[in-house]
Amino acid sequence: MSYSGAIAVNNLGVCYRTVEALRDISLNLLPGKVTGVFGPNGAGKSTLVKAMLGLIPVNVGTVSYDGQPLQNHLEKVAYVPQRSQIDWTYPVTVWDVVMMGRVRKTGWFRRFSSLSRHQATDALEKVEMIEYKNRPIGQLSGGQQQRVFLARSLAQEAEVFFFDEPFVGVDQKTENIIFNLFHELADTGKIVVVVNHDLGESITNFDDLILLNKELIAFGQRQQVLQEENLQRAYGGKVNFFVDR
Ligand SMILES: Nc1ncnc2c1ncn2[C@@H]1O[C@H](COP(=O)(O)OP(=O)(O)OP(=O)(O)O)[C@@H](O)[C@H]1O
Repeated sequence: MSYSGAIAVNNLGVCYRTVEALRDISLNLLPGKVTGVFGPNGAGKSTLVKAMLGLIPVNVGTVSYDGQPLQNHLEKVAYVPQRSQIDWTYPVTVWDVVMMGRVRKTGWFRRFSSLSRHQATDALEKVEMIEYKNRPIGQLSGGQQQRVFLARSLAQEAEVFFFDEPFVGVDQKTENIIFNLFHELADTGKIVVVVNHDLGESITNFDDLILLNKELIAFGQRQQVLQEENLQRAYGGKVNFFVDR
């Protein structure tokens, strides 16, 4: 079934050479939800996001947005990869990074409009990083860098947001800022998908969860997914998780 403004993943399967990373994943992501992607190391969480965006080839299956291949709508997608995937020595300022989010709207080699500058300023204010706008990105802390990349995704004015492990190395204050922004985005009808690994209390910030271990263990409303049986199937053995009532 396809829903208006939704992402539909159908029977997705991914292999890296001989390693099967994902098998038969089917789910629908609806606007207005903050969805967490959970599972043990190597479960295929990052692979799922990359495959949905067409950054890696899929062996089988489809990913559509509003009934069309998602890859035909990448201008509507903002993606913040894991910190380790970004070259932090690249000599650009905070402002440059955020303005990169406006390139698709403006076009390469065109001057940025006052609207673009306004959007970038607004995004940096939202993440409380405006006073750092002239700093080289490499000279910020891990949490500050995450906030700048979040600002870039906000400046992009996307409909669908993917974040891969945005809370690695961030303090509680930054985590709160980021979760509040995720909910603001969802409240305005965006799709927000966040790869995460922390099964502690912060998990209550997600509306829906995708629980993976190569295959889809469970998907849906948070409390329904956070059942001991599902967690054992995903993580094996005894697993400590926040009891969500
Ligand atoms: N480029 C690659 N080439 C070969 N195998 C890969 C590649 N990327 C990932 N894999 C393998 O695919 C599987 C899924 O990896 P993936 O990074 O998607 O897991 P993950 O759930 O995001 O893990 P983590 O929590 O450790 O970040 C793992 O077995 C991994 O070793």
